[in-house]
Amino acid sequence: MKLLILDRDGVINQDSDAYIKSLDEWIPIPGSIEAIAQLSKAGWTVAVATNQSGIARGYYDLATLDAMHAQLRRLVAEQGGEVGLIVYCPHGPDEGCACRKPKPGMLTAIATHYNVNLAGVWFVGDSKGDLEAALAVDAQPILVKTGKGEKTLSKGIPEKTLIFDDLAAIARELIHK
Ligand SMILES: O=P(O)(O)OC[C@@H](O)[C@H]1O[C@@H](OP(=O)(O)O)[C@@H](O)[C@@H](O)[C@@H]1O
Ligand SMILES: [Mg+2]
Ligand SMILES: [Zn+2]
Repeated sequence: MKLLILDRDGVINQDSDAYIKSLDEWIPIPGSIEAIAQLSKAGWTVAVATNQSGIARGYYDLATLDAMHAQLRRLVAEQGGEVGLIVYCPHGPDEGCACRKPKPGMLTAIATHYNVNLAGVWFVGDSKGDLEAALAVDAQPILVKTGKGEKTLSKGIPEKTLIFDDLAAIARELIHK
């Protein structure tokens, strides 16, 4: 199966150092909704793996998080596409969970859900932890320059990382490859 896994904040929607705490703050990056819809219509399964420590920090609740993801699904459906499994880590950095990136727990959960091997599967992120999570399960790390991507790039990234301007550029590459 053609599986693409996306980080959320900084890849699908704008990110903020103050966290994305409400539906109003959840603003799609230009071209990202269309990219997901086009990929979906081209036969790709698009899943999401997102750290959401704002839950543990008390900045927003699960109902708000679910509303953001319902909005994502609605916007993509309006373009004729669909979003696959969305997995999130609600834990804080000090809880020692297995799902918070750079740990690969969310990626392995997605692989188990779809019964696929993650080797070479593209995982698109804007932070170093995203790239490290990909490498931990032999997936292909992909960095976008949106969100924290430019900052991540400036600090140095794993050698095998592929770099794209944004999710729209990734869709163009994968659909027309
Ligand atoms: O990029 P994804 O994984 O979708 O989500 C990132 C968010 O959960 C937040 O992650 C936080 O990191 P800490 O969780 O505080 O280390 C900060 O980087 C915030 O700016 C960011 O909004
Ligand atoms: Mg991110
Ligand atoms: Zn977790």
